[in-house]
Amino acid sequence: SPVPNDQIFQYIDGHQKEYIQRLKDWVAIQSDSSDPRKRQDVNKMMEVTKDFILQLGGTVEMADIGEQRLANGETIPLPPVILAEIGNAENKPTVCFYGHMDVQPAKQEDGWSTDPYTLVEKDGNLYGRGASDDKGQVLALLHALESLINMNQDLPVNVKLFIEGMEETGSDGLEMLIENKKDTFFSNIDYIVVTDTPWLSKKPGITYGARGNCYFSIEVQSSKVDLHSGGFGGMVYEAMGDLIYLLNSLTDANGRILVPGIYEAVAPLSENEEDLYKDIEFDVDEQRANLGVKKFLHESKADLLMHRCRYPSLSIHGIEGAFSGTGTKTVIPSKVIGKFSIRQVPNMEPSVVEKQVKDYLESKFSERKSPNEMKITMIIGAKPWLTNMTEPQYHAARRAVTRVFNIEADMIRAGGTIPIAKTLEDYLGKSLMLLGIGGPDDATHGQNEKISKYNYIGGTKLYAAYLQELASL
Ligand SMILES: C[C@H](N)C(=O)N[C@@H](Cc1c[nH]cn1)C(=O)O
Ligand SMILES: [Zn+2]
Ligand SMILES: [Zn+2]
Repeated sequence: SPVPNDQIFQYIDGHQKEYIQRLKDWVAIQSDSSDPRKRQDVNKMMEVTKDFILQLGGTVEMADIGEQRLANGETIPLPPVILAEIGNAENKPTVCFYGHMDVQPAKQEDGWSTDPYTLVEKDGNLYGRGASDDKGQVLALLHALESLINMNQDLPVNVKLFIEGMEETGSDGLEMLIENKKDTFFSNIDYIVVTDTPWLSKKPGITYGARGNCYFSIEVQSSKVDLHSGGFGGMVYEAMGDLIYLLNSLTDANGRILVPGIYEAVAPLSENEEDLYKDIEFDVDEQRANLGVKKFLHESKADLLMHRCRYPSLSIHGIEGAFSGTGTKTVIPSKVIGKFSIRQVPNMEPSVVEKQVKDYLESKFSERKSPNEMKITMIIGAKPWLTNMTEPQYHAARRAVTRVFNIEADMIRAGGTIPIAKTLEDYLGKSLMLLGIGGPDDATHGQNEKISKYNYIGGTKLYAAYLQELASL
């Protein structure tokens, strides 16, 4: 019989200090998957996670997923993936949770108020890289499991944990692992839950869709080495000019993507679909003020939310090789690499997007008649995912939200990407849900990432309640 709410919630409240200390220890490990020099830290993070699962009584396999090919042609080992199990009773359903232990890059000089890898508690928030995305969310789940185990000695459902270290760079190697293990580790799974997504407001959100992401680089090279702009400005076709011209031809001033055909596959708005967005808690003016943005690209709440999650968007992320420091360096960079990505939605296909983007940029470049070398690469091609929010586990999650927060959850779609979501659902043929506990203002991927204690501790209760609700479906 389930442990009563008040007992389990009291247990969780009573262990907050310990939960925060563990998050502090985990944030201190610089598991940035995009920096090959930090691969040992990602590996260490996977080991530490494994140790905690073993402590909970789980069994853990550290699955080898091969090597990563770097842009310079070298290869390095990918971090192992955790495939763990806690309980395997025949009379109980099995839920497989997915999360990741890698983080986006962070340096204090990017504008953080404190060291990104030192968890700092301030005004009810816990600041640090990965505090929300995704160490805090995975830890909330593991602490929920711990609380149930310690109160009851037995979990209400069988639990599998599928935790990787390369999500932030597109989940390299994961599809092959699922294919190889679909008749072993990934068999006998009834539900799949991703613990890696934010809510849209203070109100808990249950997520039934996520955008995909096609991530591109454009490399332009004009000379062997960087040049003095006094000595060579006026003599050479500059790589940076070509690149900026190409990047600027990707969207118009209102964010509309100019790549021909890109909107053709976007699923048309279904009848009454717009109504789904009207009741979601999302204060446009408050968001604008919090972000320090003068004006959004769309006026109404429904339009804004739809452009955030059910229409594609294109963002330019940066330029490698460009002068970006303080001061007035007078240089002509020899080689620059622009990075941009297109968040895509059903029914867009990454391979089609890749061709459309390459054809368009190649034609733009040839119009410019530059003699420079130009190369476009699609580095990540992650698919969008959308599911039926009336699947039984969604009911369990809704009931769990009401139990913990005494409120009805918002049913939402994510603007971000879980690269493996669509693959997991397709291979396993089981219902998938994103039950995240991040806050709307957690600044994931940005400066001063944080999770609020309200979300971290409330989220721990939410996972505990969800596990219990799942058992009673
Ligand atoms: C939503 C999740 N926490 C996340 O941040 N995912 C990344 C995955 C990704 C996509 N392209 C590269 N990485 C994201 O949405 O940016
Ligand atoms: Zn994440
Ligand atoms: Zn992320």
